[in-house]
Amino acid sequence: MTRQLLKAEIHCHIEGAAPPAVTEAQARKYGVDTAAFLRDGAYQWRDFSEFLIAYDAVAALFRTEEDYALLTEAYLAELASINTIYSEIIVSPDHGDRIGLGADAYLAGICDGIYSAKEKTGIEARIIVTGERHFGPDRVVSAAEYAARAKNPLVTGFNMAGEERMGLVADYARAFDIARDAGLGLTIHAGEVCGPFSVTDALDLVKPARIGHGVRAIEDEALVARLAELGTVLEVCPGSNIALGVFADFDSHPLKKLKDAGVRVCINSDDPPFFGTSLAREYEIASQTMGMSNTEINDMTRTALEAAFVDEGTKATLLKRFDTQS
Ligand SMILES: Nc1ncnc2[nH]cnc12
Ligand SMILES: [Zn+2]
Repeated sequence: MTRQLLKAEIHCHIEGAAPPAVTEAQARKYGVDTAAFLRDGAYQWRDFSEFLIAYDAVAALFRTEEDYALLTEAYLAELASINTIYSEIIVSPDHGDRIGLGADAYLAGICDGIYSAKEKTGIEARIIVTGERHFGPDRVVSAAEYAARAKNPLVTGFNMAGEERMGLVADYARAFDIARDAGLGLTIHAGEVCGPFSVTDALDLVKPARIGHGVRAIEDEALVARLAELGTVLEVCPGSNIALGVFADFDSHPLKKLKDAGVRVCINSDDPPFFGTSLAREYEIASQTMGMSNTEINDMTRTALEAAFVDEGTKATLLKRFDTQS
């Protein structure tokens, strides 16, 4: 039973958090036929490539600053209602650009949503700007430059998501250099669709504090030891991994094995309605299906807070609250 536990999440994509009913309402508002990616109240995709296509189609239905403010506030309110005290939202300025809203208005809407949610529920949240790998190295560099010059106090990290099988990490390394120089925290999707080599490449070329997923590192014992030694945090998203077929079932999911091997791991929902999940469900899966104790689960929440891309003062406040109330 994890309902009462304090929670934190550091890996959720904003468009990936859009409930199907909200997306349907957006489609009606803009006169768009959703049959190709949303039917009978569920997102439609069969594999990772189709998932990315559906994701981009959903993103194209959020078209105004207010659309993004409402989406962000609603997601954070849901997190707050299950005792989540901290959230990092992954956002992609490219998606704002692609629908003609523009990156500034896109980001402003998301910030409005964060401020409203904070005022109403107390939840603390920050933004991780992401480049989408399948949009190509130039766009990922542009996303990093955008994040660097935004000088927005809520933008604290940089990520790369999207089609992991496209190109090499080396093609995208410059984007991470730009983000690092701007003082942003670094995380990168790796070891999700591709094998351990992608995690090794990420460690060698990006030197991130955290890795999105990283779970296929389990295929290489020496790499697991390296992650444990480095203290790299893996933002693990079990429900996403099972839905996308990265592992056959929760019994073969390596979350507990990684943790037991000394790798710093935490629990996240990634794109919850796409994968039939929620942060609440991910915590329940760790507890009920994977048999992890509340102490182990609290360890993972504390890891998420320790690894948060947030100023030291806010981090200390969050950790104090967590340690006193958990
Ligand atoms: N699980 C995932 N992997 C890569 N890119 C994504 N964008 C949204 N969700 C993603
Ligand atoms: Zn992700």
